[in-house]
Amino acid sequence: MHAGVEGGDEEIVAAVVSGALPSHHLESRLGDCRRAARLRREALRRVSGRGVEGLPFDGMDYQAILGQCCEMPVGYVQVPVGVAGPLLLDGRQYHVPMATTEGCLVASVNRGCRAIAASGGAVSVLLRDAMSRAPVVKLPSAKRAAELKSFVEAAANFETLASVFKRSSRFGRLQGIHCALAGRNLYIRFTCSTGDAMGMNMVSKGVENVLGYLQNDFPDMDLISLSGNYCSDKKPTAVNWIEGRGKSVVCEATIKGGVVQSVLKTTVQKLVELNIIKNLTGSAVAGALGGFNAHASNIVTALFIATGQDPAQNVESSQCITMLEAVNDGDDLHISVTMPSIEVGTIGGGTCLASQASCLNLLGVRGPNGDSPGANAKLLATIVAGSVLAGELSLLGALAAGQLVNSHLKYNRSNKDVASAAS
Ligand SMILES: CC(C)(COP(=O)([O-])OP(=O)([O-])OC[C@H]1O[C@@H](n2cnc3c(N)ncnc32)[C@H](O)[C@@H]1OP(=O)([O-])[O-])[C@@H](O)C(=O)NCCC(=O)NCCSC(=O)C[C@@](C)(O)CC(=O)[O-]
Ligand SMILES: NC(=O)C1=CN([C@@H]2O[C@H](COP(=O)(O)OP(=O)(O)OC[C@H]3O[C@@H](n4cnc5c(N)ncnc54)[C@H](OP(=O)(O)O)[C@@H]3O)[C@@H](O)[C@H]2O)C=CC1
Repeated sequence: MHAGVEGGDEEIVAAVVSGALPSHHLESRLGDCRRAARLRREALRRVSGRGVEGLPFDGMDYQAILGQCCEMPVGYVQVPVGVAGPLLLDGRQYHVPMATTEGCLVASVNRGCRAIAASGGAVSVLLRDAMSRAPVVKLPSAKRAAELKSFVEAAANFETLASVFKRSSRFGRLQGIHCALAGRNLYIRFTCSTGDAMGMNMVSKGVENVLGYLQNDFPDMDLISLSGNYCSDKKPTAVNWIEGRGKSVVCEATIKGGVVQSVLKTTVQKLVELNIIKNLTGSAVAGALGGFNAHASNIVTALFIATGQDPAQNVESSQCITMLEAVNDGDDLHISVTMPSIEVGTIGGGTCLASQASCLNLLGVRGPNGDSPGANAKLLATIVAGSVLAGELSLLGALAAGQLVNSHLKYNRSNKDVASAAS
């Protein structure tokens, strides 16, 4: 018997190991999520012949993840959380939690925050709030597909479709429908506001309602897939880059020339030239799709993991164009990041877990906003953009000053490794 497995558990572990009891039935069979995870872990050890001692077990609420976050849990992975800031954004200060294993990243964003604060702060504007889902349906002919396109895009039909859409949610509200046609296949891109939720479950339910309704007038409509990839979820696409998905945010700051020198160790002119040649021209040469930035995804992903966002949505959420200009007779630097597809929520998904909720709490955006539904998620999106602005400033500064490699050797490689490589 292995440590941690008591007499009564042995029979259950043996049943899982033999295949008599499917591992994914453990929770419903035992009615105790923690015990189920513990026995699954022991069965895994026996079946695989490998230990997972380094994978922590205690400290996770196995009840909370049931039916919400993860199936067949056996533990969790530790990702350190650092805090950058304060980020001075729209007149308020934020301490930004970042979950990362890339040494140097938090230091870099912290430096960017310092440059922003020393220059009076950053300002953000939320341009749009619209999550999308685009099913694909097939019709008997391209002509018939075009008829359906005209029907769903007709202004006269919008109110009816919007009221059908909202039947399944108190917060999901249809904003628009835009179609693309490929032969007799029609891709119907529904966009909607989703309150404080990121909204993928919500929008998908609303779309199902509408498709059911459309079937009355278009019985020859064949639903191929609720997602036809024109949404586009978790893939880099032009449609998100141009139309936006989730929250579209622009964030800007004017960094004083003196701060560029003292905090970023470079000059306004060098930064502007670097941005043109690297972020704009270099990305064009590379054929980038929304990747006209230095490392937006570094900051987006670290914030997403810390605050319980769907990490796979870092793909489109990181689409960003960074613009730099010399202003005030060339003395100061204007920097902006424009991010059309920041997909975040403060309720739903991993936001319910204690550690992630705690990071949301640090930012003052935990859970639903009772007074103004949607306000917490919108604020979180602006904080993501503000943090990206800080990261862009600092990394561009490091590259312009030739600091990148040295700074990473200092913070991103243990001293032991550096010493052994040098010997
Ligand atoms: C490491 C720094 C910040 C040093 O930068 P520095 O200017 O030498 O540091 P400093 O000691 O003069 O301090 C300046 C400020 O930086 C901050 N700072 C300084 N040190 C720390 C620290 N330990 N922890 C927290 N904050 C720190 C802090 O705000 C400090 O101000 P203070 O508070 O002292 O008045 C700088 O060299 C840097 O930003 N390097 C760039 C690192 C970076 O951005 N890495 C990101 C990942 S690179 C990557 O993954 C993407 C890439 C590169 O492949 C993308 C591409 O293709 O471009
Ligand atoms: N289904 C899919 O295709 C995909 C799903 N996902 C996953 O979907 C999950 C997120 O889905 P999402 O729809 O965001 O979340 P949820 O499915 O958790 O829906 C949010 C819930 O919170 C309720 N709610 C209470 N207060 C608010 C408020 N202020 N604002 C908004 N909702 C509120 C909603 O009520 P009400 O019921 O009235 O709406 C709803 O029940 C994540 O786990 C993600 O990984 C990711 C990609 C694709």
